[in-house]
Amino acid sequence: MLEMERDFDSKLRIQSSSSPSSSSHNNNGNVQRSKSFAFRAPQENFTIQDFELGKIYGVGSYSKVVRAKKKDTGIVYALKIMDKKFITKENKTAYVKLERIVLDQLDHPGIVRLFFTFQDNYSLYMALESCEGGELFDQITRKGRLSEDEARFYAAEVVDALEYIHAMGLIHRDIKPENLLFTADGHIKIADFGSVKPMQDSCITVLPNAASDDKACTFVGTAAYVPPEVLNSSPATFGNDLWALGCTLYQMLSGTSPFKDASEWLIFQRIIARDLRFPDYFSEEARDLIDHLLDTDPSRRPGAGRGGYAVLKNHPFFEGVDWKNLRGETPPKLVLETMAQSGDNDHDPGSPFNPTHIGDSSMTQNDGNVGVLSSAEATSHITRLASIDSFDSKWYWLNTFCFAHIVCLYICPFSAFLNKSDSLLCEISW
Ligand SMILES: Nc1ncnc2c1ncn2[C@@H]1O[C@H](COP(=O)(O)OP(=O)(O)OP(=O)(O)O)[C@@H](O)[C@H]1O
Repeated sequence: MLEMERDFDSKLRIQSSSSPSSSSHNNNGNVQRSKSFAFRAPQENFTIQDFELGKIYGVGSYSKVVRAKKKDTGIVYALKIMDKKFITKENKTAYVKLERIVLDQLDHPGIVRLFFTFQDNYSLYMALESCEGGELFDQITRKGRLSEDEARFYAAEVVDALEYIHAMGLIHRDIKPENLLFTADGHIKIADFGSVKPMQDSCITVLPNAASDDKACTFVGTAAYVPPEVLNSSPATFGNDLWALGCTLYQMLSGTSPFKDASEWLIFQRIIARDLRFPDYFSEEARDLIDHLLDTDPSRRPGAGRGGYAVLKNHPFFEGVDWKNLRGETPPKLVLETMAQSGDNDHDPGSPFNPTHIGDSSMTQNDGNVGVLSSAEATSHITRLASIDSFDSKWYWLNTFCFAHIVCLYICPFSAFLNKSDSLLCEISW
């Protein structure tokens, strides 16, 4: 176990030899930043015992997020817990590091803040701003569908945050209702930067060899929200997020994502064919905006073209939105989770998260499993994982769809994706 820890730490450690703020040119003439710098969110020496653990907020493909109150300060965080062994095995180290370093540099009210990180023998921990209002996905589920006023408010807050993310030269690549979280008072924040891609001219500092898939045909994101050009192996653009925004707005207004179908394969077929049908009750403005956001040409999506975000913000659907004072407005009322909806006690705010799930040496489970929920656990804790819209199987469907794509004679250098794990392991400290 110690050997495993040493190995993992060596992959996370920053290169002490890199000079501050230095930069060099690679073979292509592109600037490769190789700064060593102080993180805004410090690496602390805390342990999991410093926190009082509450309910599980959610389970992702390589993490679980738990409500955690720091015992000495009383401050509540959303603790994103990632199992080192699992991350290493799944070659996700570079993505985890990229999420950490990107979140560290983002500062916007519409983006979940990272406060500090720490680690133990088994797990990495990110202390995130706690979004007590839950996911947009759950609000849509509880309400059936949202009114246009509600959807307009939420979409505007997402547009505002996306404008900032894109201005920073980042593509989020996993915009969807599960990653749009509510503060206790009902404002939206974008979470989960585990699929983020910095563009060449990004003002975000990324260390050499951080997760970069420039050369590979990488499909990241979630099936129902992925744009057609990604399925056709085109490079990622800001338009990816705008397509996902269109899908999310459609889902807010209708209750389901626009290309929903019985399997991921069928979803992909519908996306490629742009098999898009609007319910009768959509207003002309909503229909027009979604229709344009779901343009097959990414550069024609409002927000992506020459006019920039002004085109998107001036769309008639957003008429009346006070873009300068979004966070000062009173948001729509959230529908709270009832005991009946929660389904089990682990979702009850009063019922604490079982600390034996966490991979600290003092908390290892009897069966030796550390840090990662088994599929049975995930199913029982998070029933929404069973539905297609929320079945976040990004790493599963990469394989499924690539196979199908090859059958359809699309060319996909997928092997590059599979082979890149080692070269992705840049060295940053946690
Ligand atoms: N700051 C937060 N406050 C409250 N809940 C959160 C927070 N961050 C994440 N969650 C919950 O935890 C879930 C999983 O988190 P996240 O999406 O970051 O994990 P992941 O492993 O990166 O997942 P994915 O499979 O989407 O990549 C979210 O969908 C959300 O429900």
